[in-house]
Amino acid sequence: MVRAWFMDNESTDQRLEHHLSPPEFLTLEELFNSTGVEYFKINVPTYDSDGVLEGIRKKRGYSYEDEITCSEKCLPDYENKLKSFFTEHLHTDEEIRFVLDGSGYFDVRNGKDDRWIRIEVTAGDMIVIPAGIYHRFTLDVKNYIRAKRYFVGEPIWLPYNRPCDDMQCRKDYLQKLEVGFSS
Ligand SMILES: CSCCC(=O)C(=O)O
Ligand SMILES: [Fe+2]
Repeated sequence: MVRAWFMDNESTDQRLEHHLSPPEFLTLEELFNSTGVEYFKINVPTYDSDGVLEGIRKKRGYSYEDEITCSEKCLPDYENKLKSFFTEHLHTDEEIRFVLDGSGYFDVRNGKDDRWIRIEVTAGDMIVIPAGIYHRFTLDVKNYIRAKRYFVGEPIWLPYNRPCDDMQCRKDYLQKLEVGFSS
C-alpha cells in the first residue's frame, strides 16, 4: 500500500520520513482531490503480460518509455542530479514514474495550504504528477530506485524552479485545483 503524509518542517536529512508528530496520513483519494496526483498499482512480476500497464499506456497515450536508475553507481552526475530533483519545481507535462525496484519519495504541495505532502513509492507503484504542480523527489535512506518513465510524445524533462507562477501550465493547474480534478 502506497503511503502519503504531511511533512514536518525539519531541515534534517531529506532522506528521512519527516512525519508530523503525531503522523498525519492521507488516503489516495484525499491525495488526488487535493493535488491531482494519480496512482496505479502494477504487479511487477507480470506487468509485461497482464495488460494492466498496457491499458493505462493506451488510454493515456504514453508513446515514450525509458528507464532510470538512481544510485551513486548508475546515475551519471549523481550529486547534482539529486540536488536538482530535490529543488522545488514544476513541468509543462505530467511526470509519470513506475517503480520497478527500490524506493523513494515524491513530495508535492498541497493545493489548499501549500503544505508538503510526501508520497512513498516502492516497487509496483506508478504515479502521475500533474503538469504545473510544484514538487520534488528524493531517494530515501536506502539510496536506490529503478523506475520506468513515460511521456506523451517527445519527452521534455526540463524543470522550472519555483517561483514560476506566470507559466500557462501553472495557471491551468490552479484552475483544475479550483474546479476539482477528474481523471
Ligand atoms: C523515480 S525517478 C527519479 C526522479 C526523477 O526522474 C525526477 O524527479 O524527474
Ligand atoms: Fe519533476
